[in-house]
Amino acid sequence: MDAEAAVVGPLAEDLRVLNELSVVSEVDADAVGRAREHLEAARAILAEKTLDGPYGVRFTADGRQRSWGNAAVGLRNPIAPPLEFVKDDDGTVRADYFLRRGYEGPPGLTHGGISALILDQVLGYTATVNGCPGMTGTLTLRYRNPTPLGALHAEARVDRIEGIKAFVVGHISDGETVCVEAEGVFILPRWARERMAAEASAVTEAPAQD
Ligand SMILES: CCCCCCCC(=O)SCCNC(=O)CCNC(=O)[C@H](O)C(C)(C)COP(=O)(O)OP(=O)(O)OC[C@H]1O[C@@H](n2cnc3c(N)ncnc32)[C@H](O)[C@@H]1OP(=O)(O)O
Repeated sequence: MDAEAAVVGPLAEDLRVLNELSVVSEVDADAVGRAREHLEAARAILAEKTLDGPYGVRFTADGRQRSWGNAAVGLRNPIAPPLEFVKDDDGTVRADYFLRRGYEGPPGLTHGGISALILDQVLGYTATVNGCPGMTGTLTLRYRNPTPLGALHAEARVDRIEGIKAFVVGHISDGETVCVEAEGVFILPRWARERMAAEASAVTEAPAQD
């Protein structure tokens, strides 16, 4: 982990714990007030210097991509569980992750929209690392069984690639039972296709160098 990650990663992790405590803490009103005074002090320090817009995608000195603001995988983002992916030799992508009690939807269970967030990211990443990057065109979910909170597993594989479209399938399980199944169509957008075509044509038309 680089030096910046070692600083901001633990901040996001602290905020994940605070998110859960906001839901489950049973301290009295006086204690909540005292906690808020500390949070206000922290807020003031962090707000001293901020970006003007979203975090976006940045790159490390050695060219690796940093999506640290991403709501599913972002190292800096306390909303992200976060997910960390492992890609198998056959292209399958897997992630073991942990959902705290702040991700609750139905009592005691994971919110269905959170499962959608996770599957969108897992399937989209699978399309990208299998050579067909794109934005989610359609994501279809089947909630087969209730999804618990806590330790969960997601995985996905490319079903087929048709030109600019990747058809990806995947699921979330609690380690034993499949809870949510997903199918996604990921499409390289027209603007990206046009930019790539323009760049290819510029290379073709460039005069030969000695
Ligand atoms: C590592 C990264 C992981 C990322 C994971 C997270 C992914 C996300 O959350 S992305 C955010 C959510 N998605 C979006 O915001 C996308 C918004 N939509 C768009 O940008 C566009 O509508 C987009 C890109 C889907 C398609 O636009 P465009 O490229 O102009 O489509 P167009 O040229 O009309 O059609 C191309 C093909 O796709 C098909 N298509 C178009 N839209 C869709 C759709 N929504 N669903 C399925 N197929 C579609 C068309 O039928 C056409 O197929 P064919 O070539 O066989 O005729």
